[in-house]
Amino acid sequence: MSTVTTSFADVASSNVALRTFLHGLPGVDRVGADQRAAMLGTRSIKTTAKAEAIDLAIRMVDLTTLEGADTPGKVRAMCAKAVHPDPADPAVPKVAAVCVYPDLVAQAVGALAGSGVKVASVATAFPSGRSSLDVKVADTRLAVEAGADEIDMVIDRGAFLSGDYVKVFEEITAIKEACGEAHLKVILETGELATYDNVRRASWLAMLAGGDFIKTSTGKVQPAATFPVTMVMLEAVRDFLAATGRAVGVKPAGGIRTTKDAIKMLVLVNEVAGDRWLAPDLFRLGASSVLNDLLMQRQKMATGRYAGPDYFTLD
Ligand SMILES: O=C[C@H](O)COP(=O)(O)O
Repeated sequence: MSTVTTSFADVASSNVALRTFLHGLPGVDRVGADQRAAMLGTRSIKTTAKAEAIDLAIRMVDLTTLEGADTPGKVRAMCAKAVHPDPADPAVPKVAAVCVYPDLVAQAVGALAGSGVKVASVATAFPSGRSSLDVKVADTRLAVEAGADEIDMVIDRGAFLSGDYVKVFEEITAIKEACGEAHLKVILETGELATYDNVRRASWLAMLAGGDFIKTSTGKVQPAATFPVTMVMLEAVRDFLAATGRAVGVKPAGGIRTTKDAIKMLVLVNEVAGDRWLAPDLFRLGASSVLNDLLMQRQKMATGRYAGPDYFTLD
């Protein structure tokens, strides 16, 4: 990207400087992006590659429950599934993480102790992000002190859309500081950002402010993790690495339900960002219910038949 320089020291000094930088990024051709994402989605892969892709997709899942009705029992059951997705087949890999509300982090930490599965927590007045910075920092600390390894924060979309880029930048840096050792995923809520240009700008803003991952959506707003939006974000992390030397992860989340969609995402990752991102430390699939379909397709490939509908526990 010719307009991107390698020095970002002054970019966040004012709204004018941030606006100049973010609006200087190359524009996204909406029709072209939609067509390219659709074209990449039609790529077929060999059967052996499909089996590997299913296991990789399982290892990338952030198994998620973000409901007002969540209970400690539901979180414990989800954690058991995260560690042993198919109790009858120990060859099935563990998922990357579970993702819960801050008040349920302690339950997840207890249930996952020693398993290697990470605990992620949403924070910062999820999903709207409408509260004071003090409340958002406190929300983050609550999750970190309970043992969360990863924090999924939401950006202030109102501030972003009204051009107050410094406010968004400073919130992200404050939450990053509150995270301590925990990794920070920055949720852009792309379904509210209106244009692909805004998705590209918000991606860069989140990365410049120190986000370890950029994440599409809360799962509470439609459209969520579409292929074109994920593609624009993969282009952003690719270009950010080239400009700064820092690799930032990508997490599409919301509406990913099928093995077909999960594999299409992996094709997109490989084609757009490159195989460095084909690993759970740089790519996640945020989903409440894709795991069962991955397990069913995995079993179909291994045995030639589907398990009965009651075979796998509910996601
Ligand atoms: O972060 C993950 C999302 O909240 C999950 O959304 P989903 O229920 O559409 O899979």
